[in-house]
Amino acid sequence: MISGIILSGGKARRMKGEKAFRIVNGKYLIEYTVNLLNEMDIPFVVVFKNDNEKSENIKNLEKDFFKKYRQTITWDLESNKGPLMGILSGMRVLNAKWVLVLPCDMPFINRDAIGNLIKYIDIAEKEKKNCIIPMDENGYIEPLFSLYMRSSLEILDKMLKNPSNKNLSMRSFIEYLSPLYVDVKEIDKTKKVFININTLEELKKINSKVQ
Ligand SMILES: Nc1nc2c(ncn2[C@@H]2O[C@H](COP(=O)(O)OP(=O)(O)OP(=O)(O)O)[C@@H](O)[C@H]2O)c(=O)[nH]1
Ligand SMILES: [Mg+2]
Repeated sequence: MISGIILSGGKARRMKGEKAFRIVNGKYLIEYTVNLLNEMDIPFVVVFKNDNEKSENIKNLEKDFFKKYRQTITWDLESNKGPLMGILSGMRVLNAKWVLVLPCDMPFINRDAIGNLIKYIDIAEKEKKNCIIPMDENGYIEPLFSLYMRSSLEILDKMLKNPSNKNLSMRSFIEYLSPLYVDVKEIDKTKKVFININTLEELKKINSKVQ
């Protein structure tokens, strides 16, 4: 019923490139999410960025990654469109009813947090909601740690096909959906799980903290 999308594209400008394959305590950053989904038996697709702008080194890392994990990998259908294009590209190759969208840069990701999110599926279905989004007390949302019904692909498709639509933010996508918002503390009391790594300084710091 659930499949995952691990978003691994983007420019990673703040990190000077290639976030997914940065090393965090002996593992690639992306492997924290990959290993967890494997452990939880949630099939997933990894969506990397579009090919033509990538170094040979990264292409090889992607190939090695595929060989090691034997999970589906794919690439953004169009480049430089942001995470929505990643989600669209991932949803296209999945057929689960619910899609768990995750980033590649959350090394504190854990089973409890994912389990807590998944628990809301029943409520969402009863209330006819088509996505489940963690939100904090200030209204800050975590749309890249969220569940979406695969049927929202149609809306996404329309949004991305419309050339006059310049706003391709996660928020604008969610405006077209019927979200079930969940308090971030119901997902992780400490909120630590939502820490994501954006800069080389953060990478350095985290290297001494992640076990
Ligand atoms: N497939 C795909 N994933 C993306 C894209 N943009 C961002 N992501 C992913 O979304 C997650 C959060 O992205 P950001 O932290 O904003 O990463 P970023 O945009 O690459 O980094 P900055 O340029 O520093 O903002 C990460 O897992 C990225 O890999 C995209 O265009 N395509
Ligand atoms: Mg970004």
